[in-house]
Amino acid sequence: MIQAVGLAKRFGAVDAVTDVTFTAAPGRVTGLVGPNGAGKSTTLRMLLGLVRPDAGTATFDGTPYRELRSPAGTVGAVLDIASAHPAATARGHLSTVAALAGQSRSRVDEVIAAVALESFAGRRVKGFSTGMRQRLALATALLGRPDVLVLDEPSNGLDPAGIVWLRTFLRDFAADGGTVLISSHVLTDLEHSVDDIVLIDRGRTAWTGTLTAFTAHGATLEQAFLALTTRELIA
Ligand SMILES: Nc1ncnc2c1ncn2[C@@H]1O[C@H](COP(=O)(O)OP(=O)(O)OP(=O)(O)O)[C@@H](O)[C@H]1O
Repeated sequence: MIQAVGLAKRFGAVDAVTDVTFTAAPGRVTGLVGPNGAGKSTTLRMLLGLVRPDAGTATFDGTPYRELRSPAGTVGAVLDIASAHPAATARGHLSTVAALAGQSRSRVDEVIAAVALESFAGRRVKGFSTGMRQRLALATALLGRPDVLVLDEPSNGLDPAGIVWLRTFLRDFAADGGTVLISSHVLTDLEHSVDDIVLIDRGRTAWTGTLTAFTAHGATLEQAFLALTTRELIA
């Protein structure tokens, strides 16, 4: 389980995150939603030990990311899809990362198949579309057989078929007992893929609960989002 308690982070004069508390449970897909600039990416970066919180804790089954015995075997994260060398092929990139992490060559083929990247695997990354880069980034995150996936805006650049594919992939990952935390400001993407919602507004957790409870605040996820963020603004 992912647990964030009282997270806060200030960059100079900007309070990026002031008070974020939530859990993301195994077997469920949790959507981290909120308006632009609400603090979603900063929250994910604190979870992954990339940004040091000014206050609060972020843990995976009670352990901070930086103290995990096997980080790649615990958490697969995609925050940035531009990490592969442009001249490398997808298979070459995955083989390099796998070799550095002491993983077998057969695992490279498994993750290529898992993200349906077979037909692009021999092509150089510099010619990849955003959707192909998303799949490669996800494949890289899966190399260590993590139980937890943390993905920042994973449907960015995916075509409709890619979005349906990703949704099915994440649902299957959770059905196998995995924990999935995805951030997005494209609410319609999440409507069919998440079980739970964590709404962040202006650096604070504004609402947490099931998707069903969330949509009770409006006919659609979008209406519920607007109703809840407006209420926060009024308060
Ligand atoms: N390294 C940084 N230095 C200064 N300010 C930052 C930094 N990172 C984030 N911020 C600021 O913190 C606030 C929250 O940003 P963050 O990227 O976490 O929001 P977000 O919810 O992910 O937004 P979006 O949906 O637009 O991606 C914003 O005002 C942003 O400008």
